[in-house]
Amino acid sequence: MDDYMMGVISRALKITRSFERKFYSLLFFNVSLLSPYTTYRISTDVKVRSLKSKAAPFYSKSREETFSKAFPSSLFRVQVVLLGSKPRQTSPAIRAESKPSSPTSNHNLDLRSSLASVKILPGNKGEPKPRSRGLASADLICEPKLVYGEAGYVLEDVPHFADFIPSLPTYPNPLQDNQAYSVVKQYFVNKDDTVAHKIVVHKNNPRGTHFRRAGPRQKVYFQSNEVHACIVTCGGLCPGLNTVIRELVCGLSDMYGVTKIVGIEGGYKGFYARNTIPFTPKSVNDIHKRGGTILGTSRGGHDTSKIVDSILDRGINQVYIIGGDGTQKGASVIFEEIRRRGLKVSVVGIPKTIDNDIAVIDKSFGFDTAVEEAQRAINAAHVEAESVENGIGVVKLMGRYSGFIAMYATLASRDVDCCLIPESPFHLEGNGGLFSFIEKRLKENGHMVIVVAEGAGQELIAESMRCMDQKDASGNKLLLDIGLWLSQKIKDYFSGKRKNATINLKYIDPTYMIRAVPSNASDNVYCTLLAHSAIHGAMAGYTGFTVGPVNGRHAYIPFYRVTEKQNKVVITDRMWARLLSSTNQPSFLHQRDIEDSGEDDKASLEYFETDNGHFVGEVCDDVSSTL
Ligand SMILES: Nc1ncnc2c1ncn2[C@@H]1O[C@H](COP(=O)(O)OP(=O)(O)OP(=O)(O)O)[C@@H](O)[C@H]1O
Ligand SMILES: O=P(O)(O)OC[C@H]1O[C@](O)(CO)[C@@H](O)[C@@H]1O
Ligand SMILES: [Mg+2]
Repeated sequence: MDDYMMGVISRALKITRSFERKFYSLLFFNVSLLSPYTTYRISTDVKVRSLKSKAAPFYSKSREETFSKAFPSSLFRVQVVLLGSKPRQTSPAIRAESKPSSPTSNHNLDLRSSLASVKILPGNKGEPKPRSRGLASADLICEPKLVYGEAGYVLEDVPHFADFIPSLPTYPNPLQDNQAYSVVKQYFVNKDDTVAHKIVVHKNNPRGTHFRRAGPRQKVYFQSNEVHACIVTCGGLCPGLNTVIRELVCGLSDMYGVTKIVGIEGGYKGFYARNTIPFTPKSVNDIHKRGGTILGTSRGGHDTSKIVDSILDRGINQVYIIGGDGTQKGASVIFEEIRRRGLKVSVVGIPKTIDNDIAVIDKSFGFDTAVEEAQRAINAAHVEAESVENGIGVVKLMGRYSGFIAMYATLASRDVDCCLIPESPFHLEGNGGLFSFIEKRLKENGHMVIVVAEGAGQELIAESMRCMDQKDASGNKLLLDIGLWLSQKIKDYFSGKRKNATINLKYIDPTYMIRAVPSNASDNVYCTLLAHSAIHGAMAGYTGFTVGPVNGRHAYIPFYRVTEKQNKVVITDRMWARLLSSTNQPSFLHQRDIEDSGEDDKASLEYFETDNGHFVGEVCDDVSSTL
């Protein structure tokens, strides 16, 4: 064995031994070095072999050649066999990187022969630091499946059946014989196509994070008559839910000839507490014209093993889960349990949230419809306010933690004088406060409109009412009604002894009316694309992913990416500045807020920081910063 191989092996040994010494804490640190779908145990004996070989350790020259050809020159990988004579009962299951060149080698969950893929960067420097998500050890199972390329290219890939089920047969994609699709040139996406997470780049920047491009593949892992798909909707309502259901049913049927499709009623708990509803293209034909979800929905009630048992009992092998961040977390644990049981069942998430707070994707379905529908309420508030002396219209819009609906509705309307969102704390009294701004605007215009996102000013209400934190069945914080509270505070201020001014305030709360409408035309088309991307991914054997557009291209995104943080309006960003300049409202910003917002940016950059000070990743998932 030459010096080079000796170096690789000794570094592998060092890493492996460090697991022995300090297993849990080092797993956090080294988790991106580990292979997918492998159960790790503390080892007492270590051998090293090449990725291509399942059998013999690599000590020969020929092994070395295979090994270095398969991967970029800047990155070396070896497999380390951990042989434990007495496996620990409580060791966590962990997965990280895929090994596309030997997909079947890591399905083996037998602890005594499990394989770990260890990436070793030259000198062990420049390894990406794993994102610290403050997760419990059970969450480690969601670690990234990373593939590195030249020039700082990173693919954050999604799981595939081949990662954990060996020798599955594949079939030609039936789309090639489909009358509509067969005429499309290059209809199938290239298997290596990926979508860049950040599209604005600099000359010397590393290429950064990419996701697998969504779309039909030449080979599929299901025969049409073998597919038994189910659809479930969870969390709050959102315009477009029925459209996604319709497009999943019609897409599966029209593109892949699938006939067995059922709906799960009433959210996650419906898996184990309700009967299924059979779907056909005919039965869902008109549902996109209705608001809500024909399946019903719920919060809470996620019982992973009962859900997976039900999937198994019913013979379901494709699970389409439509819902927000909580739902995607639920989908992720369902996927993990399915993978743990070694089942050929795809779990696909379709992101839904009217609040547009799902990370990575450009925008969530129903958001455009909500912004459009909000115009009606803002118009009404404006008409009422300008018809009377000192008229004030207050409109509350949805947005639990993120003020996107309020921000976009304000920018679209131009009748709004002040927009309050959760991301921008505000104060009422004193110089630069809301009350003095209202006074000023009434003096200038004789009327004004205030849009307030439901999650805004929660700390102010809690302070003045000394309320306790209350949660819904899913654990989401129940909000106090900022619209009512603010309206009362404004009335109190103007009727106070000192002011005694007459104002005419009308409060409009259209939140649930907005959420319950059917999706508009552009959301309908968007829902179709989401559903189709989801179907193509499942048919191609991908699983454990969420679909969505990233810079305009649909991609398969690992669950952890959309659940690890929420999209928020960045108040030091250009879009919020546009809003401030259109309303002329006070920014309510202190220097401290600006600095804090910078700190957040730094925190999200940390993972990608490289030795030369360049960043391989993204600053934050801010939809507002796309322009
Ligand atoms: N961490 C989690 N693990 C497993 N299941 C979860 C988790 N968080 C939420 N869920 C489940 O996901 C479902 C929906 O969650 P939630 O009520 O938070 O709505 P959501 O999907 O976030 O949608 P939205 O907030 O947009 O209305 C619930 O059934 C809940 O039990
Ligand atoms: O449907 P519920 O339980 O009333 O919850 C309402 C919440 O759901 C959302 O519509 C989506 O999360 C939020 O905007 C809102 O705060
Ligand atoms: Mg949510």
